[in-house]
Amino acid sequence: MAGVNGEPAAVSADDDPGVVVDRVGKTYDGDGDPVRALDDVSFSVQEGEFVCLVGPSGCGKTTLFRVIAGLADATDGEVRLGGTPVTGPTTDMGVVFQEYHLFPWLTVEENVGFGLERSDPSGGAAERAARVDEMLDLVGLTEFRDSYPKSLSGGMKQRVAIARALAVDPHLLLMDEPFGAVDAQTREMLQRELLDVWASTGKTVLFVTHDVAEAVTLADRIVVMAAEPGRVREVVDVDVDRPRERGDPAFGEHVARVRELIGARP
Ligand SMILES: Nc1ncnc2c1ncn2[C@@H]1O[C@H](COP(=O)(O)OP(=O)(O)OP(=O)(O)O)[C@@H](O)[C@H]1O
Repeated sequence: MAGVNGEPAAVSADDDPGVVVDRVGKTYDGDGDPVRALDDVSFSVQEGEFVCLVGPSGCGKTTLFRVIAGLADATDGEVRLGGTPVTGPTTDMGVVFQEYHLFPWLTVEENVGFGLERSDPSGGAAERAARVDEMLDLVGLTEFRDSYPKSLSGGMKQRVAIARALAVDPHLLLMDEPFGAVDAQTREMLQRELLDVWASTGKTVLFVTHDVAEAVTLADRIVVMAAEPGRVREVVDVDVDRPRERGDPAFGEHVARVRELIGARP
């Protein structure tokens, strides 16, 4: 299969405006023995690229996600977004979690607009309203703008979360198992919708999943991690034309390759 890199991408201080994960390590104190959750993790996501991160349980996906999002400190190395080191949560990153994290007391419209006021308090109300309208249209929720989260399906809640993350026009959309809590049919629909959103906005996306078929459906490249300690095993180019069909032999070959990498011994 063509296009598979044997080594993690080399990174340097002059990388492009996307995301650079540069020799990131993380050691937890643990209950006695320290736990090396991440070791020398390096890869980059080019601007406008869609990269998925997969790996076996315990390989450090959640830890790496938290470091990239600025929610946890790395023990070694750093993450740069647009050339600037990430030192804490930033509005330059739109973060979407598996649990929707919507505010139950706010309507769909208010949830989507929530970050706008905080990121640009001086911006005009009319501008903010127009941006919310645009985002609701993007995710197909205009007619549910006055609904509260409790009356929405899981798929709709996740669309609200995506619209909210994109509303502030972040550099990066960072997603942690965002479709893990919905049924298989809704999941495939959300995958298609996310690809449409990605195509129309040109956003850089880093998407963590443990579902290999999902990664092959979505990604330009897949960063495959190995465990103990968490590290990059290989970066796989997904050279399959979009829209991708699961029945396509090339799709199956990529799924098999990534599964083999995840299952392989160190
Ligand atoms: N707060 C913590 N204290 C000590 N060890 C931790 C802590 N959080 C995670 N670890 C350990 O770090 C390693 C990586 O954990 P992490 O949750 O990041 O992996 P993961 O790939 O997200 O796992 P999963 O897919 O099962 O959710 C594991 O060995 C885990 O036990």
